[in-house]
Amino acid sequence: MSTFVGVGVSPGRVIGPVRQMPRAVAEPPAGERWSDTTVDDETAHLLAAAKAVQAELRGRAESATGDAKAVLEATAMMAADPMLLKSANTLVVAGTSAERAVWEAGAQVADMLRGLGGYMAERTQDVLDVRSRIVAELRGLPAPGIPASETPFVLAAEDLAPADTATLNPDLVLALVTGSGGPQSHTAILARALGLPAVVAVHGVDGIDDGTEVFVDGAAGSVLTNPGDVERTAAAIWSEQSRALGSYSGTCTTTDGHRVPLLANVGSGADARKAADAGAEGVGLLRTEFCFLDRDTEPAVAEQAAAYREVFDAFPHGKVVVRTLDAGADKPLPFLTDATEPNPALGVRGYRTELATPGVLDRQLKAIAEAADGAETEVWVMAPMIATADEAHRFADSCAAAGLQVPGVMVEVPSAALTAESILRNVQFASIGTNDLTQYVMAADRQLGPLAALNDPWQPAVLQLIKQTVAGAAAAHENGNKSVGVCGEAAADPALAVVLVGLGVDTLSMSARALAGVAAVLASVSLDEARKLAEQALGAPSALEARTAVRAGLPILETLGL
Ligand SMILES: C=C(OP(=O)(O)O)C(=O)O
Ligand SMILES: [Mg+2]
Repeated sequence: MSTFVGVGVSPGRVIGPVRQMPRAVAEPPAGERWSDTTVDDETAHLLAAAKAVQAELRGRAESATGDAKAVLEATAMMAADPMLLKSANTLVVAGTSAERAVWEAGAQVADMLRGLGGYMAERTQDVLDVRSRIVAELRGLPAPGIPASETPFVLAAEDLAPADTATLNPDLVLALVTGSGGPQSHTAILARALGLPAVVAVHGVDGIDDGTEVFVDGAAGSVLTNPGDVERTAAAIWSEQSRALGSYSGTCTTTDGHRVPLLANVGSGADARKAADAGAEGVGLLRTEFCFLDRDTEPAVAEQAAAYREVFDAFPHGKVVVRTLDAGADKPLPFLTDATEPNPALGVRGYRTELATPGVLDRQLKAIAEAADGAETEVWVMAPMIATADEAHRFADSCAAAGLQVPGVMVEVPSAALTAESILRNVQFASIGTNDLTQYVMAADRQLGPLAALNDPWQPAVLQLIKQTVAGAAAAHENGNKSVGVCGEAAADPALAVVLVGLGVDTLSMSARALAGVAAVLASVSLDEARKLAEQALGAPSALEARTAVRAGLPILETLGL
């Protein structure tokens, strides 16, 4: 038995065989030519590889559903695209190796699609995916992306990109284990959204052979090979506990009747429908950039309005907080962000893109207003990465010009927490983004595994900034009630959720999977007890001591296996 230690980012204990995600396919060397073969054989080799890729993708599409099916079908079609194969063939006839030929032909087709814009530009990623698959097939290597499997497995990878998520089938993937990534990385957010146990920043994960049985403990942050009886019992208990936790009733109240609206973080209409089914009272964070990842061009107003309307329709009587595009750093959008910035997390991202690319924000606000027109949903709009009261003021003006009544800001830059009072005099609400707030106040890149201990929302500095934001909102109250929510991943940690409520946060927004656990734990304390636990957390000298002290005061966590 060997133990691998990492950072637990999504709780749960499971046992299953490992499947390694193949590494990205390396580019065949420029100028590579075929030799020791004939042009007919090289051409036949190319066509056979393209056919094999198509057959494999078609086979997977047949057994897939929803988004994954659509992605697989589109990619399967691209594998036999006559333009791709014809251009590759022309290069092979001129002496280029089949691998290099399909690589260059793929780039040409991708450029052409990009130039056409709109729907065609969205196919760029499919062509690039297909060319990698054909090259892997020609080299006799496993296909890139999430491995195909008919039986459940523990997915091991260096890291997951947002684009991998469409083909990740949560019925087959038991847990995620990655070599890099931090607690707020995409892998972590995805794992919590899907309710999958996950451990990130695991050193040596790439050395675990395919098929090795492992025990993953997503709370402890450990991965054990060849588990024994103790681990089997722990996994069986976890599976029973998660069944017992059941689902969220739709109302969250402390023992003394203090209501805490629990909302969901979503990135699409499909997510929003799932969140509504899971009992969420509304959407506390619509990550609009998730509707348009992989897009090279700005989506048209009508297209945006249709995407937002789908989300509103999932909550006809609830509230939806739409966040304007948060492009940049971990969420690049080629039509808004500059990929060559030396320091993207501190660069032109979030609301700041309005300075570099004016107009996109106003068109997005127009689309939100169009989508809200005729919907009964209560639509709130907030800007990401607000750092000054002046930015808040300008954003509120832009919202007013678009006819949007409830402007707000995300508090995720320390300066916004420190000046919350003057910022909130300009807008009606704040939503604390603890993922970025932690990264910025601790000066620790949220994507980096080795910095995971710094990147912890239990850090005293983060708790102080949350307290300060709540105090700022209270001080700005004379300009109308200012609601403060938390939509970062901190809200999904049931123990920290109690602290947040104790600090005076009004609403919590999280992935739909976390709702039941957070509601159950909040229902076990009174508001006064939550305040006392918050005091204890604030008084602790370290993240670890804050977490330990609060967890000790919440015995229900152990009972529920949270
Ligand atoms: C909710 C947040 O936004 P994102 O994770 O999308 O940056 C945050 O920063 O906490
Ligand atoms: Mg953020």
